[in-house]
Amino acid sequence: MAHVLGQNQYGKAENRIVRVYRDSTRHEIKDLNVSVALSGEFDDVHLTGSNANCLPTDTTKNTVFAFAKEYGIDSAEAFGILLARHFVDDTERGVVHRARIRIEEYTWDRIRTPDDNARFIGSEEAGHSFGHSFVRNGQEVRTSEIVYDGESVQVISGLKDLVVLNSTNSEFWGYIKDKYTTLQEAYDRILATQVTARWKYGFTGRDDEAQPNWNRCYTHVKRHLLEAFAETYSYSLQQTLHAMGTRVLNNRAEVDEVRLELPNKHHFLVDLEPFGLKNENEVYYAADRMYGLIEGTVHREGVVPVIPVV
Ligand SMILES: O=c1[nH]c(=O)c2[nH]c(=O)[nH]c2[nH]1
Repeated sequence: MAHVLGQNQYGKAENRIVRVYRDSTRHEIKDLNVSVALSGEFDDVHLTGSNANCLPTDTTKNTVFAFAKEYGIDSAEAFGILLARHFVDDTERGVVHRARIRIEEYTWDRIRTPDDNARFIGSEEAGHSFGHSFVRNGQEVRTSEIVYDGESVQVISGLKDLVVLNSTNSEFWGYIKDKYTTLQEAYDRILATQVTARWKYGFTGRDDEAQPNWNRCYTHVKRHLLEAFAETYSYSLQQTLHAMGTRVLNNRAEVDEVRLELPNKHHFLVDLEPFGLKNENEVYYAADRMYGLIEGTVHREGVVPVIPVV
């Protein structure tokens, strides 16, 4: 029986890179986790043991770090595009046909001075902060995936681990009931989820097309996701998912597809009757598993969705 070598790719994964900008006493930092995957003319490497076409994973790692110095990191997306184009366009004899760069970005806030902490604690107001001291922002991880095949670039940005909760304005009732149904209908429940979102840009990088303002767009997409979650009076998490995706498409022309994964972080009312207490939707048990998992894509009409369903 003959066997066939199918799709293959390789590169250094999870290059943890911190780039400090020390041009003034007010430093800036970028904290990334960059994974490189190259595919192309690598049959011989797998089949014959010849490494003539193999760009070592070690070199891909070095390139990531060197590019951080040479070009800086304005955004994960722009950095990923630079790397992907380099591997495909500049590698000897054109043996790399496709490069996929995945990046996770961890954001850091500035630590405020004692004076400002006293004045601004608990407020979002900008104040004085140390120029060189940071506290990691625990809200969410920013993600991006850049693929370049020698002709066009595809950019899918996203976020994960963004935990949100509505303490009211959520109902769930009118669902199918069969002999296994025990769920009580809910007319005022907690709705909580940990958002994983990915969105695809229309950008292709062909004909010197200008790049969107990746950082600005990220900030706005996150804002729209949060606002839609907060403003939607929800009859199901599915309905909230649709509202979140729609809100992004309605407000960001650069984006043509949004995919969301929303675990339903169940909050169960605790029975306080044994203690002679009435629970008027005030005391919940926050279960961490099992959980409902609601997933879906919202895309513009005529756009063929490409964000993988995983
Ligand atoms: O928003 C919800 N969608 C469901 O499909 C579902 N199923 C369930 O048990 N609870 C919920 N909640």
